[in-house]
Amino acid sequence: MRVAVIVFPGSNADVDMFQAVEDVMNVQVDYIWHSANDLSGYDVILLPGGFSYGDYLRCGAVARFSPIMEQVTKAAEEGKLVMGICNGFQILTEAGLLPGALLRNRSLKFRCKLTALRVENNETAFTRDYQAGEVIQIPIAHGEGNYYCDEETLAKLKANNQIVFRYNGENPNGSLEDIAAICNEKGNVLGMMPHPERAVHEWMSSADGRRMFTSILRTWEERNSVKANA
Ligand SMILES: NC(=O)CC[C@H](N)C(=O)O
Repeated sequence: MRVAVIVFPGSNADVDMFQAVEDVMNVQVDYIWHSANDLSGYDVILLPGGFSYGDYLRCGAVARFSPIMEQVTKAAEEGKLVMGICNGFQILTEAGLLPGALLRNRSLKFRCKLTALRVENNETAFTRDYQAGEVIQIPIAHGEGNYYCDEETLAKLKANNQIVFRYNGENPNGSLEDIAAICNEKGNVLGMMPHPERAVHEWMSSADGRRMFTSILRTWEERNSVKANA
């Protein structure tokens, strides 16, 4: 299994993501610069947090035109697992791979703290190692994490069980219905504002993010053994 961590000009959580993959999944992981145009050798594509292109225009609005995004779209269409964290989530919505948008935090302040999340959907490739309804601790660090979508989109998200995590208790950014993470209809693309890669060891205040990486690994192993046995 090979994992790609996409690096945009201004990414800053790429190293954390790389390290989390190495520590928890123990698989091959490479940094891929945003101007690359081939992801065919990768099984899992991770878009890390940061301030791509200085957050100019809107967070992610410029990065979504990076050459690599055509390959990320192709990978998503092929059913590969694609996960965007924080700025990665913003880029995925800007690219149209996930519905809705991330607006300025309602407080208009950058928020950096540990948040409580409730697991709404533990049947995704990214969350299967959690219990439904479980409350976990994952840190946030963003100024534009206020998830918004129109009513029709929200109804669809609910009908398809695409809301994956909600903030539990305090909503740190004003997001619609406390949404912290969503996936696409097929369930192979996930975006979330909190940073699971910054919660993979007890010394980080929480190790609750580990199970996102173990979930991805288990999903891939199962898919692969199905292929091998076919
Ligand atoms: N940590 C991040 O990825 C930050 C995302 C974005 N730059 C924001 O402030 O909302």
